[in-house]
Order: sequence, then C-alpha cells, then structure tokens
Amino acid sequence: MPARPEAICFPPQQTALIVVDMQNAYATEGGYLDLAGFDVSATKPVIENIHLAVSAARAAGIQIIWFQNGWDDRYVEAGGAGSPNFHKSNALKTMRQRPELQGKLLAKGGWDYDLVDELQPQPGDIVLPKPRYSGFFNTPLDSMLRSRGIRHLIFTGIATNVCVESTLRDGFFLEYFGVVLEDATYQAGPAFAQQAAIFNIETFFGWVSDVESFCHTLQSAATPLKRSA
Ligand SMILES: NC(=O)N/C=C\C(=O)O
Repeated sequence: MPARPEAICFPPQQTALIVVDMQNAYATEGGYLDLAGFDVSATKPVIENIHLAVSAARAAGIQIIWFQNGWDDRYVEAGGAGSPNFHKSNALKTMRQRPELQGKLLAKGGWDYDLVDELQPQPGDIVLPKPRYSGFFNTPLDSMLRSRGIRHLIFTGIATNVCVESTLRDGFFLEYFGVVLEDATYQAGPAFAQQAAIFNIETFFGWVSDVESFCHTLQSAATPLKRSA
C-alpha cells in the first residue's frame, strides 16, 4: 500500500482494522469533547471515510476491532484522586465543573458512550471496551491479536493525538506494525495536534496512508491479473 515514509505490505489474514472510539463522546455535537470545548464540527467526513475503510476491510476478510472508551457510571474504573487520569481526563474535569453531567460522560450504557449510529459492529467484529487512552492498557487486546496471528494494525478513529497515537505507540513497543489512515482520523484540539501526531507516527512509530489507498490496495489484491494474449 502506498504510505509515508514508504510503501508497506500487510497480509489481510495478519491484519486488523482498528476503529478507535467512534462514540458520540468524540464525534457528535453534544458529546463529551464538544461539551469540554473541543471542535467536533468536522467529523462527518471522517465517519464516512471510516465506513468506507470498514467495508473494504470486511470484504477482504480483515478482522475489525471497535474500541469503546469509558468507565462504569460511578467512575470507579476511571480512578480516584490518586490516579493521574482523575486529574487529566477532560471528561472527568468537565463533570466536576458541571455536576448535572455526572454519570453521563463516557459512562457505559449511556448515549455518550455509544458508537455513532453510522458506524455499528457486525457479527464477527470485536468490540473492545478500554479504560485508558491506549487500547493495550488493561485490556485483552495483545492476546486477542497474538492468538489470531495478527501483526499489522490499521488505525482509524478519534482522536489521532490521544487514543490513536497512544495505541499505535504501545503496539510499536509490542512489535506490531501500525499504519494510520489519516483521512479517517481526527484530532482533539487544534489542527496542529493532528499534524504533530501524524509527524510522530510517520517519523518514529509507524506509517501513514489514506482511505483511498487502503481500499484500492485491497481491491487490486482481490482482482486477478489479466493475462496478455
Ligand atoms: N479517544 C480519545 O482519543 N480520547 C481523547 C481524550 C479523552 O478521552 O479524554
């Protein structure tokens, strides 16, 4: 597949497409990021691009893994005042500032935690709840991947500079090849946060490509070459 800094191969049977946290919290107005003051008004094309990537991956037999970020509705899993997460999570901070939101943001079972309507898992997909930014932390992700012989991770989702980058970095340390489809991701924060995350990934931790290249690569691999007469 064409990618930066160089083209990369990924055998479909050894590859997972990871959709990071495409929940109302991160992609819908009225969700956590929006309420915390982050701009989510440009996420519609990202949702459409993820849909394209998921369809192409599914047709190619690639394992789809949906991450869902959040905690129980009493926030025990979020950690108390002894946890840095308690102090840094903008969801927890927003709820402390606006107590009427308590129990709503990123709480399992609620609208904010739900995946957006346009992106829904199908039978055979894996849905993986996670309690911190990295999908490898306190989850069975590594063993799920290893038991399936998966070594290549294609990333989509929100936010590029937080959960996407955190998971891709941890994957790098665990010997996974990580590729981000940049037009199927979106940042939390200003545009420079996206640029910085993409720079880091391209330069230090993995590869960067786009949805058209991903779909085209899979379609070309599925189309038998025509023999010349
Ligand atoms: N899914 C994410 O990248 N999350 C970013 C921030 C947060 O969850 O507070």
